[in-house]
Amino acid sequence: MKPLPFEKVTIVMGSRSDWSTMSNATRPLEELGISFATAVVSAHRTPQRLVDFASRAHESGTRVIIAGAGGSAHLPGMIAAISPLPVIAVPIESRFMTGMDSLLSIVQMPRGVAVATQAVGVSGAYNAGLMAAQMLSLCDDELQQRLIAWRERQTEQVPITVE
Ligand SMILES: Nc1c(C(=O)O)ncn1[C@@H]1O[C@H](COP(=O)(O)O)[C@@H](O)[C@H]1O
Repeated sequence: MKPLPFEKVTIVMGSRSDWSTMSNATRPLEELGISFATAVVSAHRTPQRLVDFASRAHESGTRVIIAGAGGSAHLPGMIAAISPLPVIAVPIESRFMTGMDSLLSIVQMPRGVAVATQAVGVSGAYNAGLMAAQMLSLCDDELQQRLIAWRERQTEQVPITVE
């Protein structure tokens, strides 16, 4: 088995089938020059990998975890139950309930275990990457300046006219 990958931001997902959504989390990270790693980790299908990952991440250089899962989406909450790191969650748009099942599974955490849940689907994944960058910028003034410039570019790209 390949070793678990760790980077400043580590993005995990319950299945390879989540990658088409979760790849969007990498876009703001790439644009802002933040290193990230990706892996498939499932609370249901690979429980031991989940425990290994969540218990080692904070000692392995990771500062923020992004976790995407669909359907019965226990992955983000289980990681948050084990790891001291902030966990940003992405509810994957599921086949049968268009992501409502994923959203409710993820968002309704019991008191004492916190998960930062984003919107369902690709925009949620994108914003998860952005949120991770903003968290890292709290202790990195240079990154904060890059974020400010990035936001100004985004604003400039929104045309004022409707045609
Ligand atoms: N929600 C979870 C977990 C988990 O929470 O640990 N592990 C896999 N899955 C989800 O099952 C869905 C279907 O997976 P498959 O496409 O592999 O059948 C995926 O969206 C995955 O996130």
